[in-house]
Amino acid sequence: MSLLSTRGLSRSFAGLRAVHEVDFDLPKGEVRALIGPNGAGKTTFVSLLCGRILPTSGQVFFDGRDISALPAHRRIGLGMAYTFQITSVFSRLSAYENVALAARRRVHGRAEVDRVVMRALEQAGLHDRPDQPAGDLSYGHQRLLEIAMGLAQAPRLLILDEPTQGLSDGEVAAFKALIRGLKDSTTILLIEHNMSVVMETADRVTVLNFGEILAEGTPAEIHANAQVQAAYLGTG
Ligand SMILES: Nc1ncnc2c1ncn2[C@@H]1O[C@H](COP(=O)(O)OP(=O)(O)OP(=O)(O)O)[C@@H](O)[C@H]1O
Repeated sequence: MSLLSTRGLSRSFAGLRAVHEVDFDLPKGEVRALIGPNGAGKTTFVSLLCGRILPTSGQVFFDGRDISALPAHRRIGLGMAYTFQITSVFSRLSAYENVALAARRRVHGRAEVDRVVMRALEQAGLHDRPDQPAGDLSYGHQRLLEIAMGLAQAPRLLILDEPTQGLSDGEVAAFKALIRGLKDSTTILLIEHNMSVVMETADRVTVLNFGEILAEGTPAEIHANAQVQAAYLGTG
């Protein structure tokens, strides 16, 4: 069964169809990459999923429930976690405290919070620097810290918007390993421009173009798809 679905999901900005009539299904346990040329509507689409913006028309379903009208914090409460392109860590707080803020939304008591925080830091590869102020971490490590903050919420769905943008090669490798390690426990929707990340982590790929789904398939199928290649080259 799908953990997340949309039906006829649309959002316009002053007549521009940023997302248009999208029917989307993400089965439980899948890692799905969402790709598409600049301006294709990817960020708008995930903003609609998260409730950061409301649709012009259409519905979003989470675990079979229509959540189209739920505010963002209620969706988080149902088990959706997301990180966006802009880092949102508190730079003066330690890595540990940033993750603890997220963990305390779900668990209580010092020992339990500590267990959840250390596990999330470990998964993100940051367990050797819990006391470092987040603002002193490299940009790549701040992005990984945000993912740790998402993981501390034990999300049923983790949405990551361009998580590897600005990361070094070594950090991208760490990110790929992180996603592979999460595969059995979390459903993941990943907006990603780095094709090696898509090819190595995604079970399936959805391609958006001009706000509509252009293609869906395995990474190999998408890689070989002539329409997708044309969309990226702008010759379609
Ligand atoms: N708040 C807004 N007001 C007006 N237009 C918007 C707004 N948000 C997005 N758009 C427009 O909607 C279209 C889709 O934008 P969106 O950011 O969702 O694309 P994207 O696929 O995430 O692009 P990128 O890969 O560059 O991040 C673009 O034409 C964009 O200019």
